Amino acid sequence: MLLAGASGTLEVRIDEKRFRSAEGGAVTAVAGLDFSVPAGDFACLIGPSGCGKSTTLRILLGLDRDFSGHVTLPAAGARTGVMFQEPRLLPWRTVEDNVRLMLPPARRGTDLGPLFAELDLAEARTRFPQELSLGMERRVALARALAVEPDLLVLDEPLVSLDDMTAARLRRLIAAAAAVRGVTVLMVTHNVREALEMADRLILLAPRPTRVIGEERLDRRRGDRPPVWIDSIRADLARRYPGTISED
Ligand SMILES: Nc1ncnc2c1ncn2[C@@H]1O[C@H](COP(=O)(O)OP(=O)(O)OP(=O)(O)O)[C@@H](O)[C@H]1O
Repeated sequence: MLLAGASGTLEVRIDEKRFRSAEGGAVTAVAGLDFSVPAGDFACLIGPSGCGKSTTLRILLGLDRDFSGHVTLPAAGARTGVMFQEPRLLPWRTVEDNVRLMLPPARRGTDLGPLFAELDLAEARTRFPQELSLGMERRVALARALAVEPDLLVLDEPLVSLDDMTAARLRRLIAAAAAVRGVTVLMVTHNVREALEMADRLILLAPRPTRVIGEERLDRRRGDRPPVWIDSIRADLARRYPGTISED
């Protein structure tokens, strides 16, 4: 069940989510998962491969309603911007059209200039997706997610497969865009260092069937988190959550 909250907090409670396996049996992907993200917080969901992260995102996005539990979105009529791992741009549309198509008809004429400038896409507006590098495609996907002026931004592994420099640039753009808008963010990542650089809170997940095994609030200011701090927190988390965070 998807509810609209008044508190501004995203609340996710998935009592159980099962899939039918190829052999006809049942696979329980999620069991007793419960977390909330206060308004304006940047939260990262971290869990081992195959534990149920994408399943959880699909449920909270309303793409899968076959589960027991409930999801309360941050507000009545909350707008959600989504960025998947695959940019999923329409190849026959320009960059600008790909972004504009996300807008409700009444807002289709909005000036998108400031958004393209913010994400360093001004030059790319008239290009087609096949002319873009993967880093640019991801920036267009981010523009599309931000164009709806979301109350909630959901990011599924947005930095995976990018080279270090491109990932670092996109990381900064995402963090800055989230901060300036004060939007609530839920990001799935495998990369604990990335999460430690960007997030206000980490939500640690168990292997399948997944549930929350710990939450960590990161009080150190974003932008003032040197590598040595990130490495020490990461090592501490690996000790405390061995099935979820590896040592290296
Ligand atoms: N449509 C489906 N039918 C059957 N089983 C499924 C289906 N979708 C997911 N599963 C199973 O549910 C479990 C959780 O999958 P999910 O994709 O949510 O994991 P994940 O944590 O996002 O994985 P990864 O980190 O590899 O992206 C897996 O064991 C997967 O095989």
